[in-house]
Parts: sequence; structure tokens; C-alpha cells
Amino acid sequence: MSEQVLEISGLDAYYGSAHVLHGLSASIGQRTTGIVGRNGMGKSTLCKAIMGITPPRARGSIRLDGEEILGKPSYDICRRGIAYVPQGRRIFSSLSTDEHLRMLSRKLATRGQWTIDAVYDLYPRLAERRKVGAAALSGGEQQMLAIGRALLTNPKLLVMDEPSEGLAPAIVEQLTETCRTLVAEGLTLLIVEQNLGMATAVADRLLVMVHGEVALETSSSALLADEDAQRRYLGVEPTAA
Ligand SMILES: Nc1ncnc2c1ncn2[C@@H]1O[C@H](COP(=O)(O)OP(=O)(O)OP(=O)(O)O)[C@@H](O)[C@H]1O
Repeated sequence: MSEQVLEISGLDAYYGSAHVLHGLSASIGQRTTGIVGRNGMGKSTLCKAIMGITPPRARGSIRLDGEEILGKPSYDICRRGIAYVPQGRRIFSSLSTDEHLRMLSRKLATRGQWTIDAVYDLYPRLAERRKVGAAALSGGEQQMLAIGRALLTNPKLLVMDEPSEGLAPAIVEQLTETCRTLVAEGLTLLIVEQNLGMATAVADRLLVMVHGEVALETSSSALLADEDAQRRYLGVEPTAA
């Protein structure tokens, strides 16, 4: 079997006639991979294509452990072992924390380490807020819920789309620690991040997207050391290392 978890090749994606991903190819192995790039470069579209969420209309190939998943419905992709923390969390404001988790766990036979109790062990704060309606949760708590919900599917690959968006720096630090813990426990992570500090703290391998293609494959330390690349590819003033 291939060492790569995910092999993406020649991926094109469209919204109507708008051509957004242009023959994108990338390999995602066991190591955490970060995807960075300016707004509108196609990072979320890539996540959606991996997850089988339409739109986008897509063609090309995405193989999970050697098996083609492009064109499969998202519930099937999830069942095969990819979970998704979408940009903006996408939680249901009318459900409580507990209802969110129970709704999902009812649909899943217990098939791994992640149960509702394990999610509450990871996030004691969520356990305290189990009866609270999701709309009343803070941004950080909503992100915990989105991650907990994804973990309940016991994925081998977790795709996270801008998990730090809208969160205070102290909460981003906690989120970074959680990601590191999950990776240390053996989860493969594919993380899209605008926050270069978080992307480089979580992932040692980075793919930089420009106009729907991978323009650069690099390491976190190399990108942090290359101020010109940070300006050119990300449009950000270099962060203090
Ligand atoms: N539902 C949609 N319909 C039409 N065009 C879309 C849609 N969603 C995204 N696009 C366009 O596709 C391109 C890529 O968007 P995408 O959201 O994938 O980029 P991104 O790199 O994730 O950016 P951001 O960080 O702003 O989310 C952009 O030009 C965007 O305007």
C-alpha cells in the first residue's frame, strides 16, 4: 500500500463556469500538512472537493489509501475515514452541545477510541456546557464542538478549514495544543490556515496555494525564514519567529 494517505492528481474544480482549481496535484502523507495561501486561492474549495461536498463540480483524482473517492458522496467519504471541521464551524444553533454529539454518535456504531465521553475528556469545558444551546457557546467552545463532532467519526484523516478564524490568541494557542496532541496520538491532519503562526506550529510540511494550484511545497521553518516568500505568496508582513 502507498505511504500516502491521500493522493490528489490533476484536480479541476468549478463553480458553474468559474474554474477554481487548476489541475492541482498533492500528496498527503502521515505527517501533518498545512495549506496556506491568500484569500480566494481555492483552499476551501480543495477541502470541499476532498469531502465530496458539491459544489464544486470537480474532475481529476483523489485517492484515499489508494481508492478513488472523487465523486463519492460525503457520507461515504466520512465512513472511509475522513472527517471535516468546516470553515465557520457550521454547528446548529438550535441544538445543545450534547444533542450535537448524541445525534452523530447514534448514527455511528462505536468503532474506535472516540466516544462522547472521550470528547468530554479532551474538552472538559464542553462537558460543563453540555446542556447549553450551541448559539450561546463562545467561538472557542463552538470550535471544540466542531472538532469533537468530527472526532466522533473516528477518522484517520482530519481536514480542518481555518480553525483559528475569529478566535482570540489565547484560544488559538489552546487549539494549537489540541492539534499537536491529536497528531501525537496518531491522527493525520490536513489543516488550512491563514494564521501562519498556527499553521507553522502545527504542520512541519506546508503547501502554498496560488490561483488554484500548489505553487510551493516547503517546510514551516523554511517559510518562516523566507520573508520574501511570505510577502509574495501570503501577502503578509513576516511574523516574528
Ligand atoms: N459558492 C461559490 N460560488 C462561486 N464562486 C465561489 C464559491 N465559493 C468560492 N468561490 C470562488 O472560488 C475561488 C476560491 O475560493 P475558496 O473559498 O476556495 O478560496 P480560499 O483560498 O479558501 O479563500 P478564503 O480564505 O477566503 O476562504 C474564489 O474566487 C471564490 O470567489
